[in-house]
Amino acid sequence: MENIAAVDLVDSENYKNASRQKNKLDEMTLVLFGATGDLAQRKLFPALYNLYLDGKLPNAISIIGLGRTNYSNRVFQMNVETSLREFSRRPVQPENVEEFVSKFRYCVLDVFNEASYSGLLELIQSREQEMGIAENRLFYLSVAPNLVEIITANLQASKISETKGWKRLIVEKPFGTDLQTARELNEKLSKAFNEEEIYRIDHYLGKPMVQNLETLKFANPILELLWNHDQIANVQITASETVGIEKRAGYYDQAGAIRDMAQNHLLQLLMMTALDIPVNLTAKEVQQEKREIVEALRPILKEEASKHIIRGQYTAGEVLGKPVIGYQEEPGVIEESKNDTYFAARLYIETSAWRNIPFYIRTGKRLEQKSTRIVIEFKNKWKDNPAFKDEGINPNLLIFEINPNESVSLLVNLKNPSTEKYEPTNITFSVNSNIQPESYELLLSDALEGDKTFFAHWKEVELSWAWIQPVLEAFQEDALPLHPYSAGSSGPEAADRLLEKDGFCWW
Ligand SMILES: NC(=O)C1=CN([C@@H]2O[C@H](COP(=O)(O)OP(=O)(O)OC[C@H]3O[C@@H](n4cnc5c(N)ncnc54)[C@H](OP(=O)(O)O)[C@@H]3O)[C@@H](O)[C@H]2O)C=CC1
Ligand SMILES: O=C1O[C@H](COP(=O)(O)O)[C@@H](O)[C@H](O)[C@H]1O
Repeated sequence: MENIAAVDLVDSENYKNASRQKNKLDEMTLVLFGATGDLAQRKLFPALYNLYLDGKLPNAISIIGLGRTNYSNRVFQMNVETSLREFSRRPVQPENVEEFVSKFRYCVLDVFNEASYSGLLELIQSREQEMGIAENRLFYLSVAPNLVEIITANLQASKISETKGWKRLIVEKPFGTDLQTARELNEKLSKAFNEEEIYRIDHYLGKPMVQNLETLKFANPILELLWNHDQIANVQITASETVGIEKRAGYYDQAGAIRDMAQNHLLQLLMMTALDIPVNLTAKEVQQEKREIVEALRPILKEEASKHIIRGQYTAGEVLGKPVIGYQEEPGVIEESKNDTYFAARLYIETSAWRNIPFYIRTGKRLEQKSTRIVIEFKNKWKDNPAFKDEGINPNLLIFEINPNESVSLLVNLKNPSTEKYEPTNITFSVNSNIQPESYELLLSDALEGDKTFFAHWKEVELSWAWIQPVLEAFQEDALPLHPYSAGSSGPEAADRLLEKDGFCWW
């Protein structure tokens, strides 16, 4: 396929929908649990720095990092600076990095030690006084999910979460491990924070192209006209990865692709693709529209899961020219593990707009390429027309490349003047990803402003778990085949057959 046009689509500023109200940036304290961890080093500190460079951090912000590791403030600040040098998308600027890291303080705290929270409260208050900032407190829990409950309970018991200003809580995924544990967790969080105050982060919602889906539909009435079952044949959502499980066997061997990617990221992408654009683009209305989509998912019966779901596991192979071991050989994976490293599903949304249009989702580790994309396949009225039988007319496709490249393409059929044959041709608008803010930048910025549009509401999370629960049970009971696929392939052949039965193929 050939690109006949490639232009910069929009700059980062235009990604935010013009009609969404920006809230004022209040002075605040950001309390970061897990400040010595991987996510903080690789994503959160660089995101904060880039927001600072863009003037999107409040002038008066006190950032307090927490962990059990014994750091002084100075060593912690140096670690923050090191992480910027390694991971910031923009180079560190010598003239301002000192000022940036001076906003950080560190407090040694074991989250289970209730008594140590009084030291944290003292530090928060002394910085609030020193910097003259009001009691607005944002708590970011960048820690393993099993610590979330104890932290919120202790924040409440120590009165740290009793503020005269506002309080907000950012919680990382995964939110629970199934429907029941997610409900239990939510109930516990609700004792200290109300729904308005809880920001459930899903970093796929922070990807610029995902945020742009809403804008694309809203700002292009032509697309809105095409966005329904009269015109669309199917929708395909792919999140394929070349990486394996890295050093995360302990977590991944329990979670599998179904919990790690499908329940959250893929279903969120499905909601963002299928939602009706609300009249007002407020967070509340966007979340309501998303909820209506996930609520309308046709339930899958456990007994029928094998008709709609494919699970797979990688065997040894070659990825991007390098030999790699199979899942069973990965350090930390239990013997004869039946864990899924590949997940594909066919879903239906029982609304008037989407009735009987299949949505196919798939994700997997150790596949041939890294690509997150959404493909809308339009109905091909020439498909069964005998006059065009041998002409090879492809269906029109609208393709949103989300990661690592960002582009929107429309696949159209053109006649090659030399061969007189129809050729599929891509009209592509690509975005220069290097100048885009990263997901965590966009999401942190929203949380600082109190904008919840791109965070998951509890109902979305609960309904996603509810849809997936029978499938989890079918997996647990080993009621579905586990298809092996070679590392470096496009996944199990069974996933191709899932679409072939419906007369389609993966794009
Ligand atoms: N890393 C990533 O790319 C991504 C991570 N996430 C999620 O983010 C969260 C954090 O992940 P990640 O940073 O990778 O995890 P790490 O294991 O790298 O870090 C865990 C952090 O928790 C702290 N911690 C652990 N136990 C305690 C305790 N008892 N008291 C106080 N602090 C404690 C550790 O500090 P110390 O050892 O100093 O006590 C460390 O700072 C997880 O929920 C993960 O699922 C989500 C998406 C991507
Ligand atoms: O949340 C997760 O996402 C990553 C993939 O994220 P991406 O931004 O690189 O597409 C995945 O590797 C990881 O297993 C999962 O926990």
